[in-house]
Amino acid sequence: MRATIEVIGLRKRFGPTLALDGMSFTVEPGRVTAFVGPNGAGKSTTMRVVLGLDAADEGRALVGGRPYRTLRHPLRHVGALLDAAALQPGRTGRDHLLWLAHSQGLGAARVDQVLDLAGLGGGVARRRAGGYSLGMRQRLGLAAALLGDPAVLMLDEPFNGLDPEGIGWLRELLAGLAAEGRAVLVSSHLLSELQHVAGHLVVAERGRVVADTSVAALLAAGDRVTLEEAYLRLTGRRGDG
Ligand SMILES: Nc1ncnc2c1ncn2[C@@H]1O[C@H](COP(=O)(O)OP(=O)(O)OP(=O)(O)O)[C@@H](O)[C@H]1O
Repeated sequence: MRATIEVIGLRKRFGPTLALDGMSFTVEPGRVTAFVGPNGAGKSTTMRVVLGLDAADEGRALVGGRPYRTLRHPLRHVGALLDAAALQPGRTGRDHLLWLAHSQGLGAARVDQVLDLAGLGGGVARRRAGGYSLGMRQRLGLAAALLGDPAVLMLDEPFNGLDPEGIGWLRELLAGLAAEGRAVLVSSHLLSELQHVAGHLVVAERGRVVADTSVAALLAAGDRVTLEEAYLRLTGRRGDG
């Protein structure tokens, strides 16, 4: 399977709100693609449609060339972090992953591997998830995303709640996953964190893509020294003066 996410002309309406209005872009393997845009731009809705959690009114979303729902063991193809709060509070972190692993035909050894990878080895994973801090929940969500060793990763606000050490760890993890040839889509408002790892930038606004560009090319143009500055100009939130 070629590691890609293809978002093709998605339209999605929630009552009076047009959440997606022709959203189209491709996430290529071997790099981190930052998915940014103001609140309500349609980033989370796009990710939910890719994962089959929301149905689009028009358009298609493909993972490795196939609709998500046709993947037999989806976590082995695409790992996603959408809502780190979506945990059963009474279950331990390790049990949560064991349950997921079982559904995908994976064993306990892989669970312990990803717990270590996510910095949740040892006692933390055997505590009830209801008592986890936001940062711990994010790490557990990342461990879940990595469980099936997927070629495609899709992470919504993965830096949320991480402490400075955790942010550095996640940056390295993302860079390593891209270097292994995976397609990595990361939505975040923390542009300064993305600048260190993103090779490509997709900017969404009002349900559609307004910029789809290499980060190096963007930063090389004019005096745009930071991703945040370039983003603010692209979205017209700051003038050129
Ligand atoms: N289940 C829903 N019911 C009604 N409206 C929704 C629903 N989900 C999303 N929306 C609306 O669709 C639009 C796009 O929302 P979405 O969460 O995709 O944006 P976003 O770019 O992820 O925003 P943020 O950066 O704030 O997370 C918003 O106007 C939002 O209020």
